Amino acid sequence: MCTGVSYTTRDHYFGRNLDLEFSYHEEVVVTPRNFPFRFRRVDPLETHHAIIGIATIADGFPLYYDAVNERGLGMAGLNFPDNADYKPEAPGSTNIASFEFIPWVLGRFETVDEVEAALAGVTIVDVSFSDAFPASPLHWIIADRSRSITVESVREGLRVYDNPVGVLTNNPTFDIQLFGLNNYMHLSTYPPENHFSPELPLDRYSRGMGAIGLPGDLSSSSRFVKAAFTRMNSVAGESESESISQFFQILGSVAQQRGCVHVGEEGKFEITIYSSCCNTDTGVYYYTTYENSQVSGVDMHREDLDADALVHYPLVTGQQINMQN
Ligand SMILES: C[C@H](CCC(=O)NCCS(=O)(=O)O)[C@H]1CC[C@H]2[C@@H]3[C@H](O)C[C@@H]4C[C@H](O)CC[C@]4(C)[C@H]3C[C@H](O)[C@]12C
Repeated sequence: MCTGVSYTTRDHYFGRNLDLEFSYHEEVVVTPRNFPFRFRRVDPLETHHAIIGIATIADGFPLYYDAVNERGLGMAGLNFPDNADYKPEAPGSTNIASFEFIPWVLGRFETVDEVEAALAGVTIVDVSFSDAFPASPLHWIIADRSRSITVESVREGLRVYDNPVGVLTNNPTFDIQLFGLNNYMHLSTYPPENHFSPELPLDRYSRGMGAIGLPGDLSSSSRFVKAAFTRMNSVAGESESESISQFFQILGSVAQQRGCVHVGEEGKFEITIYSSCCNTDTGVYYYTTYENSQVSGVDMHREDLDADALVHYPLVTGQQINMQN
């Protein structure tokens, strides 16, 4: 399972938890403007916006999991098993493979409005990158500082939803996830009133009781509610430190601890492999990993963004402990 979040303080921040039981050797990858994106079914993008994010590089191509471009647009792919339905090539349509979707969007567009308009002519086609990397069943959150959308290629076609909570997890489809929030409208950050019975002397014996009923399990629908509640009620200062701390706290509210989610095979568990938070205004990509709670960062603007070769940084994964004596 995974969770993606978009959040704006003074700057706009975009990131995700990547929850999985193994790694595909992902790295922080900067794609400069003149790296040629060669697509399978549409014309190449020889020059485009520069991009930073986490990707697996395969045969020289950045297979992005989540990324941000130099214009402040962010996009992440999250698992969407059994619902994602990629199509045969459609004549007259812009036919994009799922693994090309992030570079195609972030390479070309600056705002969610622009992306939304362009999606009317797009088909996500059922093409694998290679035998080693078959097409993954994904759906996507795309966000700028003022709005987010969710894009799902399902049996009925390409669905684009306004995403007013700025959160995406996994199944079920996004319309059902949003509808599910109706069940939680009574949750509050304030202490509860006794509506149960005036005849009972009920006691507010603890802080936080207004949100009793907020799901705490790690299923995707529960994480959606938990992350949406945390994100919608989140209060953060405007500084970079306060903003990224708050962002990682939001993601931490739905992180997965080793041992809590069996994946079927004995002894294998899903964990939050990394959490990311990219300042889309400055192009700095921050992340933590399961065993490294120290925030690491890569600044895209410290690279030559007019170059034509990928730049990649392996994730810093070991715990960094600041001994004080
Ligand atoms: C599985 C990842 C999403 C995390 C998630 O939701 N996990 C839950 C798994 S489960 O439901 O509980 O089984 C997704 C996010 C990005 C995906 C990767 C990116 O799309 C980049 C390439 C794309 C290639 O087509 C497949 C390999 C791949 C390297 C993908 C592997 C995998 O599907 C990733 C890593």
